[in-house]
Amino acid sequence: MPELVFFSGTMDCGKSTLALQIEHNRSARGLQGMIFTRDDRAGEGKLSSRLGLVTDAVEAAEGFDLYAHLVETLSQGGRCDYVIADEAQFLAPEQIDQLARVVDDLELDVFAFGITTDFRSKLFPGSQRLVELADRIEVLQVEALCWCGARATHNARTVGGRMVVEGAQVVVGDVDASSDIGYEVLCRRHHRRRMTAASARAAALSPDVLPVDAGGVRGSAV
Ligand SMILES: Nc1ncnc2c1ncn2[C@@H]1O[C@H](COP(=O)(O)OP(=O)(O)O)[C@@H](O)[C@H]1O
Ligand SMILES: Cc1cn([C@H]2C[C@H](O)[C@@H](COP(=O)(O)O)O2)c(=O)[nH]c1=O
Repeated sequence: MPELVFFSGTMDCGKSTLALQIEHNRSARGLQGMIFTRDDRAGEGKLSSRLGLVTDAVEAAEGFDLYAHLVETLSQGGRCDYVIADEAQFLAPEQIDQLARVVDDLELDVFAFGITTDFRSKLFPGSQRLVELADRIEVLQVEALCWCGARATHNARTVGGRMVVEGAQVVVGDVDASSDIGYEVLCRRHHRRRMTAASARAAALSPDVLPVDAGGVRGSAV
């Protein structure tokens, strides 16, 4: 029975890597996939992983009909055995409905990958629709970690290392510290307290802060 599967997790937990692995394993067995993406960091029409792998993909921009694209491909004699959609949080709810229709009417497996919540811990509309429609939701098993060592469950947007809570929902970016506007994955506790690695470091160095005992950051009051 074909399925719509939503592989979800924070940024940097290996979603695109898994998408590329699924693609590799299936194409190695002679299957032909259709790969969609939207606003990948590597540029238009690319699906990229931080492990360095990248593949071409169809850019599912605003207004693009994923179901119609597949029907047209098939009606022109093209082949498609399964569908991958990366950065699915950026898709509009109606585009997620189109993916569900691909499963139900074209009887193809659809593997969608995306973050569930934005920097304010609010659902992206595309992710909300996936939660509503998916046959299965899989949370990635490789844990991204907060600076404190706990499992990271939330995405923070940072400006100069400080977490911000104002701004557009969509700003393409990365978790490396090289750009002024970036992202950092945090546990809920530190997301709620807006405590990034940089602000925790600054607080630890501040003379206003009482010394932390030998228990380290996990045992501290942050
Ligand atoms: N230099 C590295 N060596 C080993 N693993 C790495 C390296 N850089 C990144 N990774 C792995 O890649 C993961 C990010 O993969 P990616 O598919 O780009 O994530 P996502 O699509 O979820 O944002 C990291 O969580 C880490 O496990
Ligand atoms: C939290 C958050 C993220 N984004 C962007 C940043 C990246 O370009 C992608 C996530 O990609 P990844 O492969 O999962 O790392 O989403 C955004 O636009 N808005 C946000 O709130």
